[in-house]
Amino acid sequence: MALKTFDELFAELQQKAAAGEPGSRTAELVQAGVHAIGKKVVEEAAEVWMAAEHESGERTAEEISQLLYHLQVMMVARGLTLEDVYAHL
Ligand SMILES: N=c1c2ncn([C@@H]3O[C@H](COP(=O)(O)OP(=O)(O)OP(=O)(O)O)[C@@H](O)[C@H]3O)c2ncn1[C@@H]1O[C@H](COP(=O)(O)O)[C@@H](O)[C@H]1O
Repeated sequence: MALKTFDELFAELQQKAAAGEPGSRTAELVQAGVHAIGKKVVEEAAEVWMAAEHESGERTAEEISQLLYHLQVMMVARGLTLEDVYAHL
């Protein structure tokens, strides 16, 4: 399986949102707006917590990937770049 880095995923999401690509989950979420994306971020964060406490490492990693995806969608929706966030790390 070809692995995708955080930066590569972000570039893909920026491009799909800008193009409003039909069938893209990202484009759909960005169009729905920050309120809808925020709800997904909170939901995925809770799923990370529950998986970490009660499920396997593999399930926890899967939930973390979904949280990271939705955080990136929020960044795209707010017009933020990776550099904007890395500046605070
Ligand atoms: N990494 C992800 C990714 N992680 C999570 N998700 C979405 O988040 C959902 C997980 O949330 P849930 O478990 O709550 O699923 P759900 O119940 O179907 O969600 P709701 O419809 O109820 O909100 C998945 O079903 C996906 O729709 C992702 N969607 C897309 N990507 C990647 O993002 C890129 C662009 O994808 P598209 O924009 O769809 O082309 C591609 O490389 C994809 O692999």
